[in-house]
Amino acid sequence: MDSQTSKSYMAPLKNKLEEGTFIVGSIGAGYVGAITSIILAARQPNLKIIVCDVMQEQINKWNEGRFPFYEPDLEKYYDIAVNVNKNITFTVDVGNCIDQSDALFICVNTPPKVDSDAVLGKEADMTYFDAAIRNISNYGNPEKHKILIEKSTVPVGTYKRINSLLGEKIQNPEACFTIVNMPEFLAEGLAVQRLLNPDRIVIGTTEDLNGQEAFEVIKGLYTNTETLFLKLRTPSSELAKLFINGMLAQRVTSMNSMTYLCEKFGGSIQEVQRMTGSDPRIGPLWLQASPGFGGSCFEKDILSLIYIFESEGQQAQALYWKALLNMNDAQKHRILDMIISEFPEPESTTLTLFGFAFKKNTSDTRLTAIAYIANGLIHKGYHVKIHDPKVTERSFHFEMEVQGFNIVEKTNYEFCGSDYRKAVSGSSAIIIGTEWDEYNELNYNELITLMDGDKKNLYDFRSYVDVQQIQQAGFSKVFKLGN
Ligand SMILES: NC(=O)c1ccc[n+]([C@@H]2O[C@H](COP(=O)([O-])OP(=O)(O)OC[C@H]3O[C@@H](n4cnc5c(N)ncnc54)[C@H](O)[C@@H]3O)[C@@H](O)[C@H]2O)c1
Ligand SMILES: O=c1ccn([C@@H]2O[C@H](COP(=O)(O)OP(=O)(O)O[C@H]3O[C@H](CO)[C@@H](O)[C@H](O)[C@H]3O)[C@@H](O)[C@H]2O)c(=O)[nH]1
Repeated sequence: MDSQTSKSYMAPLKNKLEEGTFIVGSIGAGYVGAITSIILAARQPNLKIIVCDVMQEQINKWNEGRFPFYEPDLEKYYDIAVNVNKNITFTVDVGNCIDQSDALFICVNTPPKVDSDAVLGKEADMTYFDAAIRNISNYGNPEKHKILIEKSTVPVGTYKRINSLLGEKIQNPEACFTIVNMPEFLAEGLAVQRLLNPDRIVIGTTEDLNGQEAFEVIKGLYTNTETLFLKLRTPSSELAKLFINGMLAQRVTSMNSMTYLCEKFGGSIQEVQRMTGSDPRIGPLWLQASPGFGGSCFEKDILSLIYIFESEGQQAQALYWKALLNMNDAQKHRILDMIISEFPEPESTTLTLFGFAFKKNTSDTRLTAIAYIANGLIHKGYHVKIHDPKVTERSFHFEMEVQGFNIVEKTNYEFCGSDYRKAVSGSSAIIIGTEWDEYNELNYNELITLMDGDKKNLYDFRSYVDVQQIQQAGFSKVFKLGN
């Protein structure tokens, strides 16, 4: 590692921790920045937390308790932090947040670059990240040494990038800032529970004395959290974050690839899952079949990993990870084709999509697999109705546009929000794309009376409903993915 030194800058920060005057700043009040800060503030009354963002609307929402997204149990911890501990503030004054803080979590978005010239992968767009670092470089002061924490998911070598950006303005960046990587593993919908009980907290630092002591200072921010603290070299933790998402996506995709064979040969994907997951070398988690993985992280991070291999001239490895994304697309195509093949008269057929969020217990729609299905059905000419208990119409339209699905001129679809009656009336099929618990608890005897058509089908592309119970309502067919 570069910049190895036997000097430590941590003494004043250790004192502040001991005195209870330590201030943590978060740059970015999105999913990661806001949720991690709220939980930290609720857990550690000894810390003061400042959360800043460039978006006034986002900050207004947090200040007024109008959450910008749905995340189970977040309200309870927001209330503890804001009203009981009173140790968190939300602000658009990014400069003041940087100036005040002793440790800064950088939690800004790092999406795939739109105009990336790579063939297989996509470079992470570091525009927002770099802007945050340039802002931080205005506050370099050796008398007020700060720890900069890469919490955003970033390409390997970002710690060097930060150092050289800081160097544009400051002569001796290492005297003013210690840079560490601290990847975030929260999964949306489970974020609060995962942050209260993390499997591990990983800190990537230099291997010198300052790195070791920075690790101890960061550990000191989590005195009320029992977990394993892992200290790695910075490039290892930067790389492992991307790799872990690739591995998780690979597990899901491997299961999804087996759904066709189970259907064809009379197997059951749940049984394959049970047998596979009971092998201790594999384990049971992240093996649930689905219409394809979505979310803001898996695809983005795999594209970033592919880009890194590609730019290193490692074509075979790039192609290996690219195949995973192709497989995920193949699952979406297969599902769309399956629906279309069963309803040959689109113009006179209404179909209902149950769920648009990329998974249950979140209002987040980023890269949801259902957008592809919705677009395919709308463009084929079906009348498509979309239901989701938490997604807003605005998010639906925004996500369709972001994924490049142009439905602006189309009139053959309706976003129904959480209105079941509107969503199923006149419909020939209910298509479950998101595994919301309530879809498995509905009174299908009632819903079916609102439906119409020669046949009334139900498709469960999350493979989780009780087929026998739903079948009793009188559906012509209840299809469960991988069965
Ligand atoms: N969402 C997740 O579940 C998750 C989990 C782990 C890691 N991550 C990673 O964390 C990072 C953030 O993800 P997210 O989902 O929270 O994104 P997000 O889009 O929800 O939030 C990012 C926020 O940063 C703000 N921002 C951008 N530039 C800024 C600047 N210069 N100064 C201040 N604020 C700025 C934006 O306005 C936005 O509100 C990404 O790198 C992502 O890959 C996300
Ligand atoms: O068994 C499974 C598990 C997940 N999925 C799908 O995979 C996608 C991603 O799910 P999940 O991993 O639960 O959600 P994210 O919030 O995207 O979290 C992932 O990405 C985050 C951002 O990097 C990491 O912090 C988390 O550890 C990592 O799980 C979603 O569409 C899920 O429906 C399945 O189809 N089957």
